[in-house]
Amino acid sequence: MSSDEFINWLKRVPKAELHLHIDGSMQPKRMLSLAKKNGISLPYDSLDAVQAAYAFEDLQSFLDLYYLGASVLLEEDDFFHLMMDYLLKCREQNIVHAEIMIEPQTYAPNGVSFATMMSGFKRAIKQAHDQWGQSVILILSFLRHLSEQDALEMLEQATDFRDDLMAIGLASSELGNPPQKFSQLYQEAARLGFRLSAHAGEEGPADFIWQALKGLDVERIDHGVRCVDDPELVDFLCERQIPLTVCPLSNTKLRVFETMHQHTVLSLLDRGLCVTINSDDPAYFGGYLNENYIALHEHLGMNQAQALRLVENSFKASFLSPERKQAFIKQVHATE
Ligand code: HPA
Ligand SMILES: [Zn+2]
Repeated sequence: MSSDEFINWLKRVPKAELHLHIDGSMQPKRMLSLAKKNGISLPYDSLDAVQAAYAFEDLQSFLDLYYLGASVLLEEDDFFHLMMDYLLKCREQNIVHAEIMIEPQTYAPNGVSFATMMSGFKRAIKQAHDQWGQSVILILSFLRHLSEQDALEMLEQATDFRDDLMAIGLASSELGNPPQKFSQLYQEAARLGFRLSAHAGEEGPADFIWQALKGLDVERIDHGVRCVDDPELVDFLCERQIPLTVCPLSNTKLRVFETMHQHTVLSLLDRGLCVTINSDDPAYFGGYLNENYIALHEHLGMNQAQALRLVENSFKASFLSPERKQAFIKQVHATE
């Protein structure tokens, strides 16, 4: 198979995306038009000015602009459009199943209620499901730079939407905010029947991955790439087949790895870990899911056997039922 044929197959094959922050999918054009509509002033006067600002040094320098961008979201219709823009991208890129992180603590200080946000998101998800069968799971993601008490209050508000939210996650500034800060939150969420995931080992140390696994009892780790610093942890992740949702373009944009050439995701895959490929915040990091796969082919020489395992892992590592996972994996093999 030529490189062009391989890339065409990558684009065509049905895939799942498991690590996507909905606010990180807001394209500059949408952000500027919502800012204008809602009378929010942003320090950008053009699309070029937005693009010029997206040169990040680390996670925090990105998060500052990410929260600024999300401040334009106020009305139900804004949340509908944000979700619909991403779901249309899913259709275009053959992302047949998406597990999407939503972060209500970002909007609450602007007076946006949980119900307003959910109503817009749910309307888009229903439309995409009815029109082309899009499969979506929502993950309630908490902001770790805020207090555990703030998170517990948000979890309480989520009980009205318990059936719409499958899992919880933990995002934002990792350094200085270890997983153990949220042990009560995770205990409470487990009691309520949520599946558990958390960002760990993106900028933070391997020990944060241990804390998330042992202290919070999570079943899936977002990022997790710093596991390579602890061989015992790598063995543990491999033996238990604990999924890592890795985000290559995010990692190079935020300088977790200086170049794509240095990225370790294919070594971890070949070592037998259940790693998956994801876009994290595609509007900020220069590519959606397909561009992440293509970057691995172009910079790390990913072959079709490796890509096939990554795509299978994306379903295997999902929060879908075993039957639905199998049905999707069958569709993957039909494209070989
Ligand atoms: O990569 C990330 N890490 C932590 N928090 C985030 N919120 C959006 N993207 C990220
Ligand atoms: Zn993330």
